[in-house]
Amino acid sequence: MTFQPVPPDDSFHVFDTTLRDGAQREGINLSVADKLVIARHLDEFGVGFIEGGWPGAVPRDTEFFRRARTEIDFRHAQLVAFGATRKAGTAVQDDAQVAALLASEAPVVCLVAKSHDRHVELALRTTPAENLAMVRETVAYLRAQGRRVFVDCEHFFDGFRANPAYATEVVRAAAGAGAEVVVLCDTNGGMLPAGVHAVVSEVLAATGARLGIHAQDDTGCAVANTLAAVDAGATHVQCTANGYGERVGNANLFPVVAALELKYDRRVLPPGALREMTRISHAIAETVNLTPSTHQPYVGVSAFAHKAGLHASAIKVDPDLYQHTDPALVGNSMRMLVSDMAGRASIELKGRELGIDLGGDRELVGRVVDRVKQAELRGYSYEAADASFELLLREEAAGRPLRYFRTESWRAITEYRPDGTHAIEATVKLWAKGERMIATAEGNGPVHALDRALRVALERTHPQLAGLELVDYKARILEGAHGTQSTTRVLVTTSDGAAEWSTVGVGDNVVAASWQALDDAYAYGLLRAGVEPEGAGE
Ligand SMILES: CC(=O)SCCNC(=O)CCNC(=O)[C@H](O)C(C)(C)COP(=O)(O)OP(=O)(O)OC[C@H]1O[C@@H](n2cnc3c(N)ncnc32)[C@H](O)[C@@H]1OP(=O)(O)O
Ligand SMILES: CC(=O)C(=O)O
Repeated sequence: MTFQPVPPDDSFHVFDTTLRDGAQREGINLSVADKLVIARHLDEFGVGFIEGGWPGAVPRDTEFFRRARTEIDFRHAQLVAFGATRKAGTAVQDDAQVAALLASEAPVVCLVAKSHDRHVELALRTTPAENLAMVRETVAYLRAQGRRVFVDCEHFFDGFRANPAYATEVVRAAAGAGAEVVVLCDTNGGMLPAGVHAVVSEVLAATGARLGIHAQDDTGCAVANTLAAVDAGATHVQCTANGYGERVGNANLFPVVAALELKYDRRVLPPGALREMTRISHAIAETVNLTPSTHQPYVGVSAFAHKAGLHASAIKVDPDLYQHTDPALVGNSMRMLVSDMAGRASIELKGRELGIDLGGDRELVGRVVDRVKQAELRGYSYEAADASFELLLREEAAGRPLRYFRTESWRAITEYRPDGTHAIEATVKLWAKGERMIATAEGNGPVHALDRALRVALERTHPQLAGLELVDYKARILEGAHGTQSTTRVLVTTSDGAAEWSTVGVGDNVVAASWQALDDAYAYGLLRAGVEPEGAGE
């Protein structure tokens, strides 16, 4: 996509620290190439600042800045190098880490500074006065070298509680030396919104400095704390994509910018960028090798998924009745979930989503609702098995069973031998296009063998099935207390290379349940391929 150029409006900063604080999350280990990919996504999204890491401290970050300079043509963002104020008792021009910040050639530097007197004493092992000098001198030096400078006041809120005069003095020292923004950090993440609002208001009134907010999510309030700071006058928000960050994470960039754009009616992104948010969130998740969170506000696949029948009945009249915003505005979409909580409206809307016109037929829709509820009582679950539901719906709409093939029998044999070797084999007998097919195949397990035998049996009459692949398989024991007597639910995901679909089977043994799910998976594959069903009574 192409964005229109951003007007040079510096009045509000969206500052992303995924590549620095996000990378501090347990389980994230970014290569330089990963960082470059993420930086491109963030620039495309239109954040104003991308904190790329700590050059001079982390060799990969030093390398990132070297490569980003030439390999990324930033259209929206300015690159930010993160680092600490000079060491106590060292002249700033002799401090190797400060030199590394300059060597990164990033146009912006974000300095972390101590603002809690106890940290000055215990972590820096220096005096409050020397810490103020470290802040002043480092900011002034970097400004004199032509850098824009932001200062992250670490542990600001805890420091302010312990010694408000000293914490405020650090803000004055930073701003007085030329820091453009002084960022109040809730480093331990223990704050709640009302407290953040009160402190930001007080510091703003006392110093007149331009303030920012950096909130960790240890109370689950990082997004709320960030917005509370904005309410109190902060004009710079530090966030990370998908909320990645040290311990439980940071303020999540996506709900923060969505709130600013959609709820505060404040333009903080280039035109059109918000509609790319879901795609960009998922792309970044893939790059950091974490599954995108299904329940993330705005961008999760469940963010606009509706399950309750009463919700669906109101949504049928107007989606706004059960949605706080239009999902299209953030690049997401509404989905109807079908389950035993569905009512007629859920089924009608799901039909619409699947392109099946139920024509307002109350009786037909009522039959589908009943069938779903009864099946779910027996252990089926359609909310994650859209393809099985679509087959059921089309069958009810057609008023007759829709068969693409008819199974005569199947069996799976697992043979274990005393020498530890084993052989697993399945045989399938079925009818398709009037022909009786018998196929036997081996597999790694009984379901794999059945899947292969079913494909072999069908591939002569239905060569379209050759490209089908079973890509996911989940089995869940329902009512586990009954041990081997319990019911098993199986969900199978199948792909034809262009799309994936999920089907469900339930049985008193796992292989029987798997067979049902496979049977639906192949029937749906044929439906997708445009094959006409053979109809009833073959
Ligand atoms: C809240 C945050 O998330 S801030 C970001 C934190 N990120 C990281 O720590 C990741 C990168 N860190 C590193 O690579 C290393 O920790 C380094 C290179 C920064 C420092 O490594 P080392 O010198 O081996 O020391 P160590 O990791 O134990 O850190 C303690 C040193 O940092 C100094 N320090 C801590 N905070 C600050 C600060 N705000 N300003 C200046 N110095 C600081 C301490 O005084 C101590 O110095 P000393 O060893 O001379 O007494
Ligand atoms: C700077 C930072 O990451 C913090 O204080 O949490």
